[in-house]
Amino acid sequence: MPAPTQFLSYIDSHADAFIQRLADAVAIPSISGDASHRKDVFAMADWLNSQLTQLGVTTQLVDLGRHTMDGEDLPLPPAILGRIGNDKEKKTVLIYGHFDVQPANKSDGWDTEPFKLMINKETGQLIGRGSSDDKGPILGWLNVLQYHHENKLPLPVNIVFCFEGMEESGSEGLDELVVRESKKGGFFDGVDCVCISDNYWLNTRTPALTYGLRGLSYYKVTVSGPGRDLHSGVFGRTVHEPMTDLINILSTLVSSQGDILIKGVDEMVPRADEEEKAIYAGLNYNISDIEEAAGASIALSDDKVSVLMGRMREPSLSIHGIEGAFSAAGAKTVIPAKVSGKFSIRLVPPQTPDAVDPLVIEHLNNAFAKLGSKNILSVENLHGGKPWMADHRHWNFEAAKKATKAVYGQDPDLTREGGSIPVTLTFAESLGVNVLLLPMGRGDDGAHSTNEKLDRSNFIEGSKLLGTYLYELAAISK
Ligand SMILES: C[C@H](N)C(=O)N[C@@H](Cc1c[nH]cn1)C(=O)O
Ligand SMILES: [Zn+2]
Ligand SMILES: [Zn+2]
Repeated sequence: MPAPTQFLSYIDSHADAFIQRLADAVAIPSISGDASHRKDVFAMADWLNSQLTQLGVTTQLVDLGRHTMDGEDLPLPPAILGRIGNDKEKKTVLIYGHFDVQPANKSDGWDTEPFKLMINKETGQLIGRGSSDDKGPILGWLNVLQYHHENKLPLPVNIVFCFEGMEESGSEGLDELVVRESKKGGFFDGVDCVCISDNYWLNTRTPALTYGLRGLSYYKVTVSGPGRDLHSGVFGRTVHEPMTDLINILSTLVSSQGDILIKGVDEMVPRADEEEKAIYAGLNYNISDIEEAAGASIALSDDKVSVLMGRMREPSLSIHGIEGAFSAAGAKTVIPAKVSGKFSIRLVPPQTPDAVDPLVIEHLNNAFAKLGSKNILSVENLHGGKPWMADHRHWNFEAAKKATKAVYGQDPDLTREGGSIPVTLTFAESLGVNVLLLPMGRGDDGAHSTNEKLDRSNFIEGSKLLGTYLYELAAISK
């Protein structure tokens, strides 16, 4: 059942209003990882809830309790559960998305204010934090709802929504909710399949369907010693310096070629055979795709298969930052008293945080012991999630393939995503149904980076894709 042509033309003719709604969403700086913005994540939940109810969705805000972040006790933002349609003859799809975003400051190197959507009329880019990750895709679903609501038309399937405001900070509290509501009589009982639009095409040309995500284990390693920050002229070469110890430890984690140096971590993953390598070789991808998205010619290899495997089916270790270090302008001659290095490992099957964490902790303790330092080391695991893989031959994927062909006139790439969406595996396991990732944005959108953007055409055609997928879902046999 193709989507009605009126739906497609409605999306085109309302494009400017949809972009204005995206600007309204981007203007709320719903940064989950920054305690000072917690009220904005709540404001974003209210904004989204009000949009959903105006479009005919029955919603409830679920209190997820409290948590501690950076030593501060904070209320968790609510999850929004919604339902539209309850026709026993129709399939029921669960749609997940997140309304929180990564931090962003103009001073990070943005060309424009990150929370003011910049519409570049020449390039068609909609630039702003969350435009691609994940406010644009969430609003894509709202655009689909709006057509049906305004025209008093029933949706082709029943929809259950689950939106959260903590995805960028480990999805705290959500797993318990999903497990509880997936039980008989729960809010998600009766769901036939799940669709998540929260990742990106591999390149800038080819739409994609995604059947895998890497997991994540995020660590904070702290070295402390002096009772306060010290003058390097007075104390240099007289005391053990926390920053020196930390840099030494961090330098033992990963090679410049990307190999993880923690014994047993890379070794857990089986090598790809020739058949698997052929899948990567067949993808529409060039080294220039990653180099253009990264903004420099810095790929780890000239071999496309090796680069794709690095992103999709191998673990990676990235060092993200150092808290407590001197980082301002100028040349302060300080010895910081306490510094915390932050790094994470992206995990692939069969790795799990439970299997990898002990290896990481042992490695850090050994590396620190070798320094012979009198400082103190402590290690925390901030959050984690398991990797996920789905069967891409399932009817849920078939419906999305048909929708992609109808909207974009081409077959989608079948990809595994390098990023993580921790709740994906929880949906798959607790509901026992297929989960599809249906990305809206392109590989060069710069999610988590400066100048994050969503191309206007991806927002508009992507909204058509989400709606068309629902029609194909209704038509396909289970
Ligand atoms: C792929 C998704 N859009 C995303 O960006 N996920 C984040 C999840 C996360 C976990 N800790 C912090 N953020 C990611 O992959 O980094
Ligand atoms: Zn993200
Ligand atoms: Zn996201």
